[in-house]
Amino acid sequence: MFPQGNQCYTYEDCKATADWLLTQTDVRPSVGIVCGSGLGGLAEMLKNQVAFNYKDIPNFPQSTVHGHAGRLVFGTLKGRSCVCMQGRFHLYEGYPIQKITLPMRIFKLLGVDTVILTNAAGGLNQDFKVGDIMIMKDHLNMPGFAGNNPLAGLNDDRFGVRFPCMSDAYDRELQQLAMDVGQELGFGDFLKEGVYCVLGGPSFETIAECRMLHKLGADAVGMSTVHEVIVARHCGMRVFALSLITNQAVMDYDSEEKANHEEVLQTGKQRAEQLEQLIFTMVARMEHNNNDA
Ligand SMILES: O=P(O)(O)O[C@H]1O[C@H](CO)[C@@H](O)[C@H]1O
Ligand code: HPA
Repeated sequence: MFPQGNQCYTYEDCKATADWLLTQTDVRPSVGIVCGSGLGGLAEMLKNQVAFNYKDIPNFPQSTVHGHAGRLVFGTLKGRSCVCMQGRFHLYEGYPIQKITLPMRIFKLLGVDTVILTNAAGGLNQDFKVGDIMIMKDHLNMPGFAGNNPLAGLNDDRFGVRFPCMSDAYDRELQQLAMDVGQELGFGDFLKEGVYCVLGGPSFETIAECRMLHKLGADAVGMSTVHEVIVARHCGMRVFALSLITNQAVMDYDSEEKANHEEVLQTGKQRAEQLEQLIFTMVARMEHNNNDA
């Protein structure tokens, strides 16, 4: 049903997958959550779970990265219906960019109005420490500069406009809510805000690249999230995103540090509980959106 290669999946293709899911569960989610590397425990917060392995969902891609379980979990969080991706897709897995962002359009067609994305990221900002949680206020889309944008190709107006605005990509009210909730929970010491830069990966950055990204205004670097944000905003969903700073990006030729995925997963484990608490409390307090931004 879905064309392969660098083509957009049609509205009808996305609807077929959404409709299949809607026949399998009574949950009608208004909040969609994406778990970053090592942060899949977020999905375990959901009550009354109905879960699907990605391999059983028609046309869904498969997770290939350690720390991304590959399950779509429906359930409720503080009485609010949610759907949670326990594992996301990345460019470096070899999928076309339209395929890694397909779940955002399926979220939209399931009725989701607010998307919460999480990721593991390397800290470029010298004031950040490993274990800090960074509220994303903006992004730098490096693959996009090279023409690799998930919205490239024919535009279907049923999803959104040809030229969507991105200066308001990250919902300011939700950022404020996160700050307020974080302060209340006593997370003030490790709750930060900043700009996330996406690269293609899978190789980690060189020292020169980290220095350049920092000079360009990035506070954290990773290999995900931004493509999903673009597609989610295109179809009018409200977006909130968090980076867990799992490692310090290496900026100094004298440093003995080496970025590695094991450290990323380890830091995820250590901070998982607070991250879950933050999101759990935010969801409980969120106002509904009209799924029509
Ligand atoms: O962005 P998430 O999915 O959290 O994963 C991050 O962790 C992996 C590197 O350790 C990369 O995939 C990077 O993007
Ligand atoms: O240092 C990093 N660079 C890119 N992606 C990452 N994901 C976690 N840490 C990093």
